[in-house]
Amino acid sequence: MTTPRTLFDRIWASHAVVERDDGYTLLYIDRHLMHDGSAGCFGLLHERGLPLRRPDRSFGTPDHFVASGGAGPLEPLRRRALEQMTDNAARHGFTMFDLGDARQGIAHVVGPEQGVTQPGLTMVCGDSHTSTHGALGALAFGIGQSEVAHVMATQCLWQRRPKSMRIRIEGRAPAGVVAKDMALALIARIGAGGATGHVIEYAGEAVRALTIEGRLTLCNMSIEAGARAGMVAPDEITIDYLRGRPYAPQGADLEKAEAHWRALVTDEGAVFDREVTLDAAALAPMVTWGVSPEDALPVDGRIPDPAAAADQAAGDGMRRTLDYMGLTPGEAIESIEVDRVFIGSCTNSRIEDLRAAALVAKGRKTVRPAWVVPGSGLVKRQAEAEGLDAVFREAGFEWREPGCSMCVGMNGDTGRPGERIASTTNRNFQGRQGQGVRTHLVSPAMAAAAAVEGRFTDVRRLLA
Ligand SMILES: CC(C)[C@H](C(=O)O)[C@@H](O)C(=O)O
Ligand code: SF4
Repeated sequence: MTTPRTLFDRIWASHAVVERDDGYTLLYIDRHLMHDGSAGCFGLLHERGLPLRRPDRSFGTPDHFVASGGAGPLEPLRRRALEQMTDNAARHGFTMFDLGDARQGIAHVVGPEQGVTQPGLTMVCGDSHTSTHGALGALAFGIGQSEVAHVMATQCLWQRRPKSMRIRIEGRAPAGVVAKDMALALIARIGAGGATGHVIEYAGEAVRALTIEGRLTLCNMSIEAGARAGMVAPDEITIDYLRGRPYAPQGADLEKAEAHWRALVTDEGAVFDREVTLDAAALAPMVTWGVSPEDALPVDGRIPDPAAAADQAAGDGMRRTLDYMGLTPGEAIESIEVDRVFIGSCTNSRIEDLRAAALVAKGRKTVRPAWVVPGSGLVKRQAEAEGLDAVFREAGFEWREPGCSMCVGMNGDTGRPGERIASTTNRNFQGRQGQGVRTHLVSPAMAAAAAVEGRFTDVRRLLA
């Protein structure tokens, strides 16, 4: 009998070109995604006079530097990065979803949307949130600049084999509890370093019940638990999602691919280095209160007291966090007022995210500045076809252009010092959304609720 294998084992084994004695494996890379930040690595290729090894397996789209307020003037550095990417697409012949093309958007939204992301593939991008693509059963991870250049030149990458971890989310999530809440509750439980060095496979009834969009959110945040990658084994939901997507296999190829995808499972009895189980029924909408994604609480929670911390160092750290965040121990999450709301990012800017936010916004009025930044031009178009833009606009939200925008502010979209932002993004680090800005991570519906109430509000009350 053969040893039971995990989904990860299968993909790793089928892509290993060489295994070295020192623990490194040369992996074949099926897809390389580029954004306007990582495409700068072409410089490293040009220095050596090398061609792009596989333009047909390379895809790019600008996202970090693009203006979200329409065709505003970009300052020279960002403009040059965007122009260079366009030039490199022409010079090397990779597929580029450029500005002005409705397919342009955040790389991690565009890949799945176009069917570039597929089960069983290895995928890399010079971006930490590449873990997102694992939602379709791909092994996808972020890489550094020299690694990007290595992939450009060779279509291969040296990697140490990561450890494996299975996270089962069992039972059914209550109404109003979504993938974002699962991700935050999980990170609160295992810690921001809880999955360091591991590839996570998400399993269990609540994960199976998620749509692809929910799985994308969940896998997106794997990196915030320290994981190398996150993945969900492909199933009928995955196959339905991929059917008809432009870069997915078609016709007879699709039939062959489907048979292959269905075999991408974790065998009964396969052993993981670590297993964690979460009960979905016990979850609530989550809000972060600190400067790490692990600082997350159910919306009915209260700000923790540093005096009750495990030790002196933890207490001191918590005091510094609360000082930065402008919060007091014991304060109820629902009493915290927000200054601004941001709905967007590769975590939560897909059509289902916008629908969930619009459901809350409908017939209400924002009492704070609130932005909606769709993840791609196609998401924007779809939302407009459904009238969601009108719902948002009538409620007072700003309806903006696709890109990373205020998730990281690399395009200049930042909050003001001291501002408190309810944000559907994945990182609440100090200064992430602008110097001195206080970020609270929430789901799209919770963000919309904060926009219309001016404070964190259990969205389940608004939807009741
Ligand atoms: C700019 C980019 C390399 C960075 C990342 O690696 O994730 C960004 O996307 C982020 O989310 O912080
Ligand atoms: S949306 Fe945010 S997290 Fe995602 S790639 Fe852009 S900056 Fe990074």
